[in-house]
Amino acid sequence: MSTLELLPAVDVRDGQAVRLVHGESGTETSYGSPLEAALAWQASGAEWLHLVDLDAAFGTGDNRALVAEVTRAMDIKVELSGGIRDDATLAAALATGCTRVNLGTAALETPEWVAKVIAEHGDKIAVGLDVRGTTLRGRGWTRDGGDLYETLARLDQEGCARYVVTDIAKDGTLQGPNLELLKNVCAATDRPVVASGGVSSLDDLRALSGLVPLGVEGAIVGKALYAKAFTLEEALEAVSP
Ligand SMILES: O=C(O)c1ccccc1NCC(=O)[C@H](O)[C@H](O)COP(=O)(O)O
Repeated sequence: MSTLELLPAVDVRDGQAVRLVHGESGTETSYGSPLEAALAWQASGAEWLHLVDLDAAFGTGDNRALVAEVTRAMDIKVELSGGIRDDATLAAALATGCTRVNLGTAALETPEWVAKVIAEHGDKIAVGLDVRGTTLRGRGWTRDGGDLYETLARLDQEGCARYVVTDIAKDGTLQGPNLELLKNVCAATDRPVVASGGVSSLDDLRALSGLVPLGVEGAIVGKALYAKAFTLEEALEAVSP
């Protein structure tokens, strides 16, 4: 059986590594230097880094230079997210040498552009499906953006390689991932799914590992690592077969 990939998260706001609750601006807890956090996850054995420019996602500026610096400093694979919505921001993100980018708002607001870049860049493009219930949210998760399953069917048809699925109600809360949502998404698509939001314990990671045969390929872990609920080494051990 394949091993669940773990993607420790570094979410950047105003130059700092932070975690939010439900992705809401103003709920930040700060954890210091994004580069130090990323290097620490790499030193602990991470194979992936999930790196988010929250200011770009919220439209409150950006941390592009810092995000590029962090990405370039990594020897491991990097998934870049936040505010990648047009040719210029996509080109800048890909120029960092990241392994793939995660598009959110653009998939809801400019579907023709997203279809074009999926055709051009293949599996360098993932789409973030950030939901409350089954309603997608864009613009830093602040605006409704349509039905999850209708959008998923459209993106599947357009050849989207992978989805990053976040239950916003769980994100940053340490309440455990939404396993039902993940199972439902896996039943609706044959593309790999990266689970995001709510991981609180090694048991949560073991439960997500149990969904690998259904199509869950990886899990993003943020708050639990910063809150020291477990170490990354323990997490990697917990998901190894
Ligand atoms: O990814 C985004 O674009 C984004 C936009 C607005 C708010 C939050 C956003 N991402 C948050 C994350 O990707 C988290 O790092 C991830 O869901 C980890 O969650 P948790 O383990 O619950 O801390």
